[in-house]
Amino acid sequence: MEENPQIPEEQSTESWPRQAWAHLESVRAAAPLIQCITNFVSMDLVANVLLSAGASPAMIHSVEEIPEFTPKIHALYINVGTLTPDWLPAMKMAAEVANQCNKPWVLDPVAAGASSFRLRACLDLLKLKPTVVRGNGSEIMALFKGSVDQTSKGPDSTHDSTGDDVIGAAKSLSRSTGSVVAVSGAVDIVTDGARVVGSANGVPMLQKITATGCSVTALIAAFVAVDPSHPLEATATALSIFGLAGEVGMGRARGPGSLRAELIDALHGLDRDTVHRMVKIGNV
Ligand SMILES: Nc1ncnc2c1ncn2[C@@H]1O[C@H](COP(=O)(O)OP(=O)(O)O)[C@@H](O)[C@H]1O
Ligand SMILES: Cc1ncsc1CCOP(=O)(O)O
Ligand SMILES: [Mg+2]
Repeated sequence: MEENPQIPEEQSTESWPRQAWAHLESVRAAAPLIQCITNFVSMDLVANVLLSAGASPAMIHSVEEIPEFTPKIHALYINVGTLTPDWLPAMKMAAEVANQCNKPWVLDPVAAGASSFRLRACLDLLKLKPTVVRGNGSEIMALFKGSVDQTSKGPDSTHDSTGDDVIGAAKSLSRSTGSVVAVSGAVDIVTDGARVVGSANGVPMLQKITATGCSVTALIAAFVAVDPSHPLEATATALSIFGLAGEVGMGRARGPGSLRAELIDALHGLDRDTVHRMVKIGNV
């Protein structure tokens, strides 16, 4: 893949299903290299989701390797799911190197409101200007409020992504950080502080597979890698394509275990006709 693969400017005005297909095709054609500094629970699913979408994942997180490796990547993915103090310097170093090299980077603030250590770490990472932040409703609310969530259920959400409070928090967080902010849920919300779009693809059983949230954030990184000048569009189409793979996979699954495998197969096999017919993205 060349240094900075870009979707041609004119595609940004195409309809959402066409943009979704263009992004997926670009990922398949370009195989962007995605550096993932992610939690232990998610490493396997994140790598397999990226591979089935056509990207190349690399779980490389040591401070000894980042100065040499991060300049070669096409996007960086940072996820704080199993954070300990020894991981934070690598996350910050990788984000700084990505910024210096003009590479997009994406943050997943897993369970941001669960503890003050985790919240502080996420707020510090936000200062390093991620291109996109994707969390569930509770995670985005915790970042917006900047306070620990006394009712936190850890990585799971207790907030609806489409509540006025959550959409307002996402817009405000986007304006204060300069990052595109995405909130996953029954309808995924994506905002750049001015525009708000929603993706209605997905099935509720995705919540019953650990690391589907982590994986869709990694997919956002792959989509942003091939269209770095349109992070809102790339984020919305990544969320929709992942949800659509869940819908197709659900047709063949018997429960969360088989959905996990069917999701990977469906993402790998998605064709243009299915994407054009079934992508559901619109203004909110
Ligand atoms: N009620 C739902 N209906 C359909 N899809 C959903 C629903 N809730 C979550 N999803 C999808 O599941 C995936 C993971 O989202 P979510 O469970 O919110 O993330 P997290 O694991 O970070 O809490 C996303 O693709 C999202 O669109
Ligand atoms: C269960 C768990 N605990 C710490 S990280 C993690 C995985 C969370 O994955 P997701 O946020 O995608 O559900
Ligand atoms: Mg989850």
